[in-house]
Amino acid sequence: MPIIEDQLFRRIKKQTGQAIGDFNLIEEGDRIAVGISGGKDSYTLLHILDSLRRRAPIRYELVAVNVDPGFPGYRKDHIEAHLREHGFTYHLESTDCSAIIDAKLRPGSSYCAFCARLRRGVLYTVADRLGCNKLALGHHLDDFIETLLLNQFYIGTLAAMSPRLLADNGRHTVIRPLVYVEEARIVEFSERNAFPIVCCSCPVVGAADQKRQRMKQLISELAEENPQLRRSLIGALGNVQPRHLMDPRLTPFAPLGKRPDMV
Ligand SMILES: Nc1ncnc2c1ncn2[C@@H]1O[C@H](COP(=O)(O)OP(=O)(O)OP(=O)(O)O)[C@@H](O)[C@H]1O
Repeated sequence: MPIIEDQLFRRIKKQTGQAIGDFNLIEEGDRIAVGISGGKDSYTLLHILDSLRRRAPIRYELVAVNVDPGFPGYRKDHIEAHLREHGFTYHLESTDCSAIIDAKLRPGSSYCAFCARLRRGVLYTVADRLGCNKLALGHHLDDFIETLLLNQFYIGTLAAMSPRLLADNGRHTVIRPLVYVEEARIVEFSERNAFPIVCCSCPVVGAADQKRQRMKQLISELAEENPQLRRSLIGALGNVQPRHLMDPRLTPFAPLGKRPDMV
């Protein structure tokens, strides 16, 4: 079934194009690995990037990459059928992440966070092998602002995510082109196009991250009073006023010689 190119599609495409321009996410000659989990966000990302690519003034390539974490029952065949039906170039990577987690997860550590780190490592390796210089992930506006609040409420730091980040290995650039797209629009888009959603089938699936759920709920409640709330929070990430913060690495409070390294 072809993608429905209605107003919702055009809106998501426009917001994605805006982010690509604002943060210089895509450049001439890029070969981009698009991480496809089988979830709504990454299917949306792939279809929108592909549509933008067809009309783009620059040339870039997309390769959909799925990492099979190795949990029994993971329906990667559904993902593959969708990628094939829509004519995407794709690669499916089988892994034994599940066995590694069972063997190495330390008591008290987060199952999902450990799994995500392993998957990210595999994505970098596969991107290298496929000659991709960038890795696109499906994080959207709500992921950014929930992370911003989580970090403030529970970690004590003012940080969220970057739409464009050079990976620690110094080789790959991670891009998040859906930064301006609200999750609710992605849910609608995914349902309207009947994307074949595949769950990771891990042992803790369904045990949602309680703190993130709490942030989601809080944002939804406050957004009822202030419909601009999400836009305001995402805007705040691009409008930092260091003089009105209290990080000594940003503002030289102490006399010279006693100052911490500036960032
Ligand atoms: N198994 C996987 N294979 C390839 N890429 C993945 C995989 N899991 C996650 N990703 C990438 O990392 C992004 C963030 O992953 P996360 O687990 O937070 O998923 P999510 O927010 O539920 O998104 P989605 O709806 O795409 O699953 C995804 O949007 C996708 O681009």
